[in-house]
Amino acid sequence: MFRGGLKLRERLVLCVSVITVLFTLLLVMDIQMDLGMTKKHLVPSHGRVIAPVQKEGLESAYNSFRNRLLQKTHSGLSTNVSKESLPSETAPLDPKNTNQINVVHEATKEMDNFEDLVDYLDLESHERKKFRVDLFRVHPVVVDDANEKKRRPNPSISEIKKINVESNATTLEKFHMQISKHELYPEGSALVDELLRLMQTEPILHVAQKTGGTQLKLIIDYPNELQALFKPMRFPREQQTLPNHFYFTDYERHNAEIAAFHLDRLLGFRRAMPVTGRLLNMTTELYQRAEGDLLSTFFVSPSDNLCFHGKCSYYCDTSHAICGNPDKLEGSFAAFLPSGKLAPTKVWRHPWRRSYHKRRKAQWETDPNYCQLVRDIPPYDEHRRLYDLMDMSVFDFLIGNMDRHHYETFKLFGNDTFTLHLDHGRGFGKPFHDEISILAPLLQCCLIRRSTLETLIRFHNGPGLKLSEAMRESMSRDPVAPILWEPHLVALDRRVEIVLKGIRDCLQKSEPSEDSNKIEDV
Ligand SMILES: Nc1ncnc2c1ncn2[C@@H]1O[C@H](COP(=O)(O)OP(=O)(O)OP(=O)(O)O)[C@@H](O)[C@H]1O
Ligand SMILES: [Mn+2]
Repeated sequence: MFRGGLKLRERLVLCVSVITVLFTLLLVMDIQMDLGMTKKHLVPSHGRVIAPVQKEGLESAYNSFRNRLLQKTHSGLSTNVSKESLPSETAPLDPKNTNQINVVHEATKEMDNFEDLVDYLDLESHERKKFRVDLFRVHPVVVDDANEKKRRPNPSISEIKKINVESNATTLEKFHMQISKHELYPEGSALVDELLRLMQTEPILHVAQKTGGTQLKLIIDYPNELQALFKPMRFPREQQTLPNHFYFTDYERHNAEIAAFHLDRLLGFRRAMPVTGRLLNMTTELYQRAEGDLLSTFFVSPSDNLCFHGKCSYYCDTSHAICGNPDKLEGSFAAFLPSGKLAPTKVWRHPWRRSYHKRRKAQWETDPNYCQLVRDIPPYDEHRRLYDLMDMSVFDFLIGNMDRHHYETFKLFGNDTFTLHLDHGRGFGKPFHDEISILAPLLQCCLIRRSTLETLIRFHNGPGLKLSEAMRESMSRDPVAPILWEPHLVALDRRVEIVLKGIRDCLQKSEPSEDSNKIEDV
């Protein structure tokens, strides 16, 4: 009885084991040979869908890119960016719709390495064109600027003006003379470091108010004709844009000017003048160096601190005074642009300018084909200008600057020249809100420079530091570091990802056009 029972149980166990082994074998065979018995649920959700037949050679890179891109087609974020945030696709932007952003944050939790974009950049230009033709896109999304960069002549101000730069020229003079047609300074410029050092340490000889613009700015004179544009600190770093302030009534933040210079340099644009922070002594470095109109606005506050308010159209009154703490004042110092005599600038109205009216909307906010219009108008119809506006849109989106009403270029370089990045005092105001409408130029035109896209991918994927880390490191050398409140640094990384998702979205869609037979070369 006892023995027989045991045997029966052994037999049962043996049977179950054999069945299990057989079933496992069957499963393994199914997965290996793709017999289709297991259906989708056995494929891990993050696993790649590999195309059944892949041609070798040239075609395989193309197929690999296509597969990856198409895999992303139904990603929540991608659809979200295109359907709700892109004016070119459907509804106009709704600044009140914070849902757009929330969904973005939800969907970004899983690490996305943008392998589809990386694959796309690896394609040969004819493969990229083929993909574009398949999608009925007339214009390329990614413009290859590498060859153009190598070929283009890049004369400096001194070359154009035929000025011989003497060895005893001042640092700012030398800097002005080397400004070139395509950038303010070359990568790794020692002159930039020297300018920053001088603005931080040289004695202040004279202080005057700068006219023009809406908020208080001072012109600082140092020895050797060095000049800087000073914006005072008004608030602690953590102060956010007041919810009822329009972008055009928002206070300027001195630290935003400093951070914007570092970001512009890290992104490889080099279109912003060098800016540093510095602590000033209110009495000896401001009050004793001021004259006339500015001097008459100095007063002593009830808590015995020296204050001033200057004269300007916004926030230049006793209730918005700038006071020492107790006698120290922090501010940003931007190296002065060349004089109007040496290199006058031309001021351009930004095509994606906001309405600057409490109720009115700008044309780009309601016209889904606005970019097609801009593309045909000089100077946006040739050379680098439209690409520069795309870079500016990325730059402003990263810093949250909605105040780009105009921009400037140096007249002596003509139209095929870089756009200056000036006036970033209204950036870095809302670290917990990503203002997608700032990306409207990029999302409506579906256009980005290859070099900019590669830089963003590098800051997102590595190798090297994340954008927030690179910014933290770059700004750590500033005398008034830390420059940014941590949530702003977190926002930078989050926004890089949003730009990349926007580009992915662009690569997947066709383009509204009257003449879809005309396909531009990359
Ligand atoms: N580094 C600089 N050196 C010399 N001039 C400068 C510099 N930066 C800006 N400016 C000039 O100063 C003027 C006003 O600067 P900015 O735009 O920063 O002031 P603003 O008060 O913010 O102006 P607005 O309120 O009109 O936006 C601009 O026309 C610009 O040409
Ligand atoms: Mn401004």
